Amino acid sequence: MVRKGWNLGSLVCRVGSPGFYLKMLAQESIVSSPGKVILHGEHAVVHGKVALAVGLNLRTFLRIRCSKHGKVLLNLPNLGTCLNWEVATLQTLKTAFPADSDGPKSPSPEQIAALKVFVGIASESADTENLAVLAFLYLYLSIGAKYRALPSLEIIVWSELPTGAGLGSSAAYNVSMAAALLMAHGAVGFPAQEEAESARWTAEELNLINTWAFQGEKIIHGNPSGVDNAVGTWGGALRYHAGKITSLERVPKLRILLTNTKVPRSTKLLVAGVKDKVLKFPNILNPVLSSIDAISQECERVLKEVNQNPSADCYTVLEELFDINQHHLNVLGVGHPSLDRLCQVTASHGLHSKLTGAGGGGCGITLLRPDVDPAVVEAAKQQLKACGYECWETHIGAPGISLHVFSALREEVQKVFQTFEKAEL
Ligand SMILES: Nc1ncnc2c1ncn2[C@@H]1O[C@H](COP(=O)(O)OP(=O)(O)O)[C@@H](O)[C@H]1O
Ligand SMILES: C[C@@](O)(CCOP(=O)(O)O)CC(=O)O
Ligand SMILES: [Mg+2]
Repeated sequence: MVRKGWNLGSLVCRVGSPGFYLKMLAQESIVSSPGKVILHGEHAVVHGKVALAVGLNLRTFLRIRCSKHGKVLLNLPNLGTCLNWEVATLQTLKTAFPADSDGPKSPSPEQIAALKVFVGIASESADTENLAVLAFLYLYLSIGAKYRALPSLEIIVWSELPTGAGLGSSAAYNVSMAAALLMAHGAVGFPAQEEAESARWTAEELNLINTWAFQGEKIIHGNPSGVDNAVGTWGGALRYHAGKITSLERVPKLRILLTNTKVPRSTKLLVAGVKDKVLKFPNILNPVLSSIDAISQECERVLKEVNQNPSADCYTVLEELFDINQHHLNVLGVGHPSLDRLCQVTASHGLHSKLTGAGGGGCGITLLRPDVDPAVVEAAKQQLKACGYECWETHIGAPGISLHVFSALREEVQKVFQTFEKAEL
């Protein structure tokens, strides 16, 4: 049964035998997906090594409305972009996106080229903001080809996450988009529960959402490992290894100081740079990747120990692993003077940090022991802020993709959607 408070976008109730659907299109749906923090394994995970990643309590919210005006509206306030297309014009891309009953497929170079021409992006453009529009069109047209319909929709995406800072904003964007589009087609259900303020999908549906989101990540990252969209879908704390996702059980409530150096960078270019380096110096860099793999595994072991038998020694090991991995990431060429400064500042207060995500700027994480003196954390924060950085404390493990009741959203999020209520078509 669906509670009165739910705003329904595409309500699909499975009734009786499989395949029998009662489909009701009503007003709107709001979904959200978390950002992520990679504790260890960034970049190495692209090369088949283990990564440990956790959901972050900063989220991307997406509102989808099915409409009747025959247009598709995409409003991306974080980028200052608002676009709309006639569905009839989007139909002209059908040659690149023919009806196809198979599951999600990797974007082909021809499809990407067709989308770039359609949007008017120079083929060599490195502007990552445009990639959000390409990823949307790719998902809209591919999911449309699979379910044989191009619906008229209004979509707004707004995020609490800084974009391009290593916290997985691209994955939160792609996961929310995949979930919303699949819901609009009735390919995943509308999991509203009576009396609940938010709801989640079944494991099978989450798999489908994750697989489509991964295709969107391919547009934005070039060659993603899949770890970010896995966290955006499942949330919590995950071990990710060559596509295999395992939930980390009973992870301790680690306290982390997140610092954004605000130095912009592109995940796509950084990932490509590491690949080039590994190809150029395989005997030198493969051992580094293997060492990062060993760090992730050791971290996983110590996290279990912290949970069962917490000791000061465990935290010392976790700190040492941060230090070693930060050096490795510098060797891979994804460091940045802003990140060196972050590590130096925190070290001067006895704290240990590493970059998180693709590096090259963006964010770093600093481990906070449970018994850390609050005055020490405050002093470190002040000094980081004096460098022009932004920092905030967080703890790890946020829920994955969720469906929300509008009235239960934080006031700030409600206001964002209300501001864009009457977006111009
Ligand atoms: N809220 C958002 N609205 C629109 N596009 C977004 C949003 N969040 C992320 N993106 C897309 O993801 C890109 C950033 O992805 P990426 O370089 O992988 O960094 P990260 O995932 O670490 O934030 C942006 O340039 C944009 O294309
Ligand atoms: C560098 C990498 O390991 C993580 C990138 O994360 P982000 O986009 O910087 O948040 C790439 C990947 O896993 O696809
Ligand atoms: Mg990303």
